[in-house]
Amino acid sequence: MPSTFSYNTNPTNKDSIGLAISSGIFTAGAFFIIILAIYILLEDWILTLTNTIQVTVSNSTSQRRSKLTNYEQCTLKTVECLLPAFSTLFVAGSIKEFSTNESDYVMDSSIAKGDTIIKFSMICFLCSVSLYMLFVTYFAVKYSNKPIHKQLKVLVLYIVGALLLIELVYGTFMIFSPPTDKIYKYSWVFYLFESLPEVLIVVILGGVILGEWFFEDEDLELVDSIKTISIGLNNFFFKMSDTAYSYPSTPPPQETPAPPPTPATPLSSSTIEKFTFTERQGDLFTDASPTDALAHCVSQDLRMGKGIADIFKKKYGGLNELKAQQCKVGQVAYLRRDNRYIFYLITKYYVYDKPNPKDFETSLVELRKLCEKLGVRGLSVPRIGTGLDGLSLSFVKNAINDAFEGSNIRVTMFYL
Ligand SMILES: Nc1ncnc2c1ncn2[C@@H]1O[C@H](COP(=O)(O)OP(=O)(O)OC[C@H]2O[C@H](OP(=O)(O)O)[C@H](O)[C@@H]2O)[C@@H](O)[C@H]1O
Repeated sequence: MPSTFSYNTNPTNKDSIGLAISSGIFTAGAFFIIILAIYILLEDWILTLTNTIQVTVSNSTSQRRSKLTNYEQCTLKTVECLLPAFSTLFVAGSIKEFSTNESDYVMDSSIAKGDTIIKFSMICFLCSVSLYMLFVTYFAVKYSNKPIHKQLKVLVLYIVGALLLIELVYGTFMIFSPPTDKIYKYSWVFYLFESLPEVLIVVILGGVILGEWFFEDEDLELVDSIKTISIGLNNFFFKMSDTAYSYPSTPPPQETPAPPPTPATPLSSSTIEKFTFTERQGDLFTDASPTDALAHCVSQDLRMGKGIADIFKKKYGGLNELKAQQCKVGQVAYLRRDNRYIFYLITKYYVYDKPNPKDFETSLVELRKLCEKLGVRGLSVPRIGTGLDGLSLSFVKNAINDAFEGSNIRVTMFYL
């Protein structure tokens, strides 16, 4: 971003007038681009927060909707749409201040007007970035399950905003200070220092937008699926709360399309299956009946970093579908893959936690309810909770018996 020109010294020759005006235009343009970029980044980040997306799962499709209030969205959009106006004002002020060749009196009042316009637009830029910092805090607190100090992305957003604020505060000081002010003695410090925030902002934003290291793949997919309109004026009409994204609940084309779940047909008394619970040595993924549903335990953050959860993640993917279901501890998320249901019992908050036995039991009861709702008759599980989660096998077996007693579901527990 070109260095901020000291707008109180009015150049006299044509070249320096041209330089002053072009510096004003570059400065205004650079501020507009960088501030719009951090707002776009903010908006995309908001969509990846845990509680900003609502999913409604109907029989054939799942819909994702943003849960932001209209007020929140209008505020975000208004700031974004005002940015071009601030830049236009800055350029108009530069031109007004430096391109008059009227009589002294007319020139003085035109310079004063141009100067006022530039000062006003600088204040507007300053307010938009200050608002950005408030937005980051507000959305991080309101729409995320994690404490704000544990959200690395919030730190990145703050750093970007802070660098821009330094830039704008310095520029505002320069614009408001009279030419005799001692700040001009240190302007070389600012010019030197000023390039640092610019370089850092470009590196961070560049890395974030180009390198996309800011968002994980599934976040990008989630944002794209909700944000059906790209950057630009049409962004103005982008209504996150009205945009429902429907994605088929059947698996992507490369997988066998999942037929609708077979409704639980009433079985004749002779064929009603009773609840059975058997243990079998074998590999869950190769030895379980292909028509059995599978179930395992995960944390609410769906990291699935190790153990059998990692195998499930690699084998069935669907992280985005699972995230979109917004399940909490004690609930069960699920996918439909290879004509079977894959259940994810949310037994703890974070990957580094250990499940609370009560939550474990609750998730098993939820699993049973879901099996009955979806007409699942056969369910195969590993020794859930007994490995990384450290629960005792006897507790887990008792919990399964208690949860499924009285059902007509056949439960098989595989062990290696
Ligand atoms: N192919 C296979 N067939 C049959 N049995 C198999 C098998 N592969 C492994 N087993 C056995 O199945 C038991 C449980 O296997 P695990 O220890 O992984 O699961 P768990 O339920 O205790 O723990 C879940 C948390 O682990 C992760 O958390 P992280 O993100 O990694 O930190 C998740 O996210 C959860 O939150 C162990 O006896 C394994 O020997």
